[in-house]
Amino acid sequence: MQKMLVEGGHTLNGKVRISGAKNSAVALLPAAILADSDVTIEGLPEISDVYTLGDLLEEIGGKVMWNGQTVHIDPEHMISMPLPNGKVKKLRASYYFMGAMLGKFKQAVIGLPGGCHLGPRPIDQHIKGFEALGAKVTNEQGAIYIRAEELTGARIYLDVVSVGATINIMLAAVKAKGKTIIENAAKEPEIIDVATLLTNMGAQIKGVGTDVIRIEGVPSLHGCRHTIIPDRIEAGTYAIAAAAAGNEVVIDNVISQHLESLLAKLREMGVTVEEGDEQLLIASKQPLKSVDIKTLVYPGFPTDLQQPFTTLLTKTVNTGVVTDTIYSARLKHIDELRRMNAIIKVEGGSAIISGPVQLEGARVKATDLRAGAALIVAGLMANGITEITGLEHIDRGYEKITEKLTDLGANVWREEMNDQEIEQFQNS
Ligand SMILES: CC(=O)N[C@H]1[C@@H](OP(=O)(O)OP(=O)(O)OC[C@H]2O[C@@H](n3ccc(=O)[nH]c3=O)[C@H](O)[C@@H]2O)O[C@H](CO)[C@@H](O)[C@@H]1O
Ligand SMILES: C=C(OP(=O)(O)O)C(=O)O
Repeated sequence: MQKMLVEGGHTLNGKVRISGAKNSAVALLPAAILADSDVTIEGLPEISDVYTLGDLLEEIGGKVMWNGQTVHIDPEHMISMPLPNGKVKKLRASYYFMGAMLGKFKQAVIGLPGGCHLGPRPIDQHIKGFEALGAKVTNEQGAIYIRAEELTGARIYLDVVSVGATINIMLAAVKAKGKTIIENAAKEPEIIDVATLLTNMGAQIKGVGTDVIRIEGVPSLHGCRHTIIPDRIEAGTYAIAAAAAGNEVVIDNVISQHLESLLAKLREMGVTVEEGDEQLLIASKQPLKSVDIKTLVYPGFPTDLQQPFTTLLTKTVNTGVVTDTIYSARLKHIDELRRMNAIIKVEGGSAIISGPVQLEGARVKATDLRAGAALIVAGLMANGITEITGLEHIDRGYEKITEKLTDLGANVWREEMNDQEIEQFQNS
């Protein structure tokens, strides 16, 4: 087991290249189940969530061949194998096997998904969608059993705007008989990416990127080649790190329109943001002004950037308020930031961050993926050395983060933990 050490006080400069989007990748891989022939996906991020999903595709009989960031998936021998336990528990996105296997085999048995602990992560809207398409869904001892005689298109209104439910219903509906209309659909770029893959496979989908998606079912889908979009959350994390501890940082391979809500807030704080062709320049000036943020569905401020942004607010003049309306309990990073000297009050679901304070290096624990990112940014800003444990969360979503930060001039490295440290970590 490893820990990450971050020595603060090294100014970030230079260029960082962004990887493929985790939150697209985790849906694109299960979507390949729906094809009758080989699917090739290029530009995948080299992160553990991607490899876990690759293993799950193999468990159901898929042939999965990796070549760096490209994967070839041969679905010919896939079967509707139950996946009640094991790797499905490692990540949230295993729930996309429900929609994809239902769409392909008209049945699926999948354990309840894992993923970051952000408070309750219900899947009632996914189930509502599957049922509307004609499936019977039961929960038996922690596994979801989904079966349909036939899938028939339906009109489905989502009671909450959900990325997961929108994608899962699309996966289940692309081969259903007739027309499916998803109303109050989510509009995230990752949904458009998944719809692009499905369309390249022969699906008929209209309206993605709006809140009404129309799908005309087709009898079969074929293989295709697809290149993933860049990861807006990884790009946003580096933009925040650059604002917090950088001089001039160029973020390469980014679609800046996907980050408008973050970029607007950075500009409001006094950070210089220049948008180029697939690049962003972030130049940080001191002192930064505080701002308030409220996370919202796309194109609002992303919940996945809330935690690292909280860290940035520790260095701004005055008080900033962070409210996560998507996952109100996504606040576990705050106790760890407090260990580093941050002054943060939690009141009525909002975090109130007083600044500016000088963060101090400490031993802290990443409790989830973006909490990990928040602590790394804090380490870059802090005096002395910050030791971060819980790296398995960070490795679920950030490709080569130690190397990328080192290339930008940070002093970041990993070390094996000794037995005493492992015991302390396990008991904490
Ligand atoms: C809208 C939004 O910002 N979604 C984010 C959410 O996606 P994720 O797919 O986890 O969450 P959803 O978009 O599905 O859920 C949005 C909201 O709807 C609720 N909900 C969802 C499904 C359901 O069946 N019932 C229900 O009540 C959730 O509890 C949440 O409050 O976390 C991901 C990982 O951090 C992010 O990448 C997504 O951008
Ligand atoms: C919380 C996240 O991931 P997951 O939903 O896969 O747990 C995230 O990407 O920030």
